[in-house]
Amino acid sequence: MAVKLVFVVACALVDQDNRILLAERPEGKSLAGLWEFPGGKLEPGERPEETLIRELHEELGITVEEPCLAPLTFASHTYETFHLFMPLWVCRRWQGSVRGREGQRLAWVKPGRLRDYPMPAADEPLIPFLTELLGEARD
Ligand SMILES: Nc1nc2c([nH]c(=O)n2[C@H]2C[C@H](O)[C@@H](COP(=O)(O)OP(=O)(O)OP(=O)(O)O)O2)c(=O)[nH]1
Repeated sequence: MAVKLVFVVACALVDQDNRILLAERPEGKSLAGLWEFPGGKLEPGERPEETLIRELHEELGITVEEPCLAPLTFASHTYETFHLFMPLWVCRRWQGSVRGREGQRLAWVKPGRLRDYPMPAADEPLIPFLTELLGEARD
C-alpha cells in the first residue's frame, strides 16, 4: 500500500544556559500531552526554512533570521497512518521573547533532562544528537 509521507520542519531553540525549548502538544491534537520541538508542516510554495521561521513566529512570537538556523539531523519514522520525515534545525539567536502564543505549555530543558519529557516516538532518536552538540548537563 502507498505510504503517506508527511514532511514537518522542527527547531531546537537553545538559550544562553544551553537549555532546549520543548512545547507540549495541546489536548485535542494528535499525540496530545507529548513534548515536541516547535515547528510544523509546509504550506504550498514555502521553502522549509520559511516554514520554520513562520511557525516560530506564530507559535512562540519570536523572529528568526534564516542564517541563524543550523541544520542538525532528521527524524524518519513510520507512524500508524503516515511516515514522518522531519529535519531538525538548531537556533541560538532570535529576536523577541519566547511565549506560548497558542496556549501550549513550554519548558526549557537541559540536554541531559530531555528524557524526563515524554516525546513523540519520532523524536527519541534525535536526543543523542542534541547531547552530542550541547553536552549531557542535567542542571
Ligand atoms: N512540530 C513537531 N511535530 C512533530 C514532532 N514530532 C512528531 O512526531 N511530530 C508530528 C506531530 C504531527 O503529526 C506532525 C506536526 O504536525 P503539526 O504540528 O503541523 O500539525 P498538527 O499537530 O495540527 O497535525 P495533525 O497531527 O493533527 O495532523 O508531526 C516534533 O518534534 N515537532
